[in-house]
Amino acid sequence: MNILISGVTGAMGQVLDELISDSKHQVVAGFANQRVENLHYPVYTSLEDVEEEVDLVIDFSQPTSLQALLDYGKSNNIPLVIATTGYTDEEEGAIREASSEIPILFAKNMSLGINMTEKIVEQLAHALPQFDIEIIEKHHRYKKDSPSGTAKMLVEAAKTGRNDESPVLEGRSGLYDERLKNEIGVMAVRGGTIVGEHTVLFAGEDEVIEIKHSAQSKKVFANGALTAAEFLVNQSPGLYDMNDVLGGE
Ligand SMILES: NC(=O)C1=CN([C@@H]2O[C@H](COP(=O)(O)OP(=O)(O)OC[C@H]3O[C@@H](n4cnc5c(N)ncnc54)[C@H](OP(=O)(O)O)[C@@H]3O)[C@@H](O)[C@H]2O)C=CC1
Ligand SMILES: O=C(O)C1=N[C@H](C(=O)O)C[C@H](O)C1
Repeated sequence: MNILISGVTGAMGQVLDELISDSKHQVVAGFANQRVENLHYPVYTSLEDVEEEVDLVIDFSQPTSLQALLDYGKSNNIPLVIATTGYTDEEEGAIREASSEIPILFAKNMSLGINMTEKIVEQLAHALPQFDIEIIEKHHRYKKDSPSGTAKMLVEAAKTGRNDESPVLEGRSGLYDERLKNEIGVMAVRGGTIVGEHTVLFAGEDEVIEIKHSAQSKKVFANGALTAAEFLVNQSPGLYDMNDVLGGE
């Protein structure tokens, strides 16, 4: 497969580049904000200039690249694996809309373990309606969006389990009344080189359950993205996620 990496000069782009170079696939072009000359393929600052034959795009960039990415995918009929986080509801709507024309796999966390964590959180939220749910996410000092895409995904899993529109409180400071019964609190921590940690706390009367996923290297996300690409390249237009790749519901 001929792959274009969007966000190729970033931390994830470079881990992915290394993984693909050890695979049966190849990176034929990159997309970034700034042009660089030290890679063995061209890095474009506009996708309109891409000349290479591209089978699929894997995107680890920033939300500001979204429109260019969707336009490129739609005009050239190229599937997109989108791993970027921090989109607004409107931007997520644009992804959904574009998926009526091309195959798009959009996943806020490409790891296998988080996929299972999501299912467990949904089940616990359903089974323990009287427990308070709090989510704590920790990431490296360079992360721009908060809370993380994964934390938002885990909130959705908890809401599905509770079958209600639980109010979400991001951060907690100052004078504030008691927590609402069905509130879901989300706290973000940033520092050092923490790859990505998500803890979901179920706090009941005199007992606490903690479900924790800890990514130990960025390779876990790159691996997931490449597996997702191998799945997506043969699909019809539509919106897919890691559940489709891993054969879950
Ligand atoms: N779904 C998942 O499993 C995971 C998702 N992520 C997400 O992936 C994204 C990237 O993470 P990370 O690699 O750490 O970030 P970095 O900041 O290290 O890299 C961002 C990359 O995107 C490029 N970029 C930024 N804006 C644009 C734009 N408008 N057009 C084209 N290229 C652009 C940057 O180029 P330049 O350097 O020239 O500015 C750079 O190459 C984040 O949203 C992060 O949350 C990360 C890990 C796992
Ligand atoms: O920016 C990161 O690094 C990560 N971002 C994703 C997120 O926002 O959830 C996935 C992972 O936690 C790493």
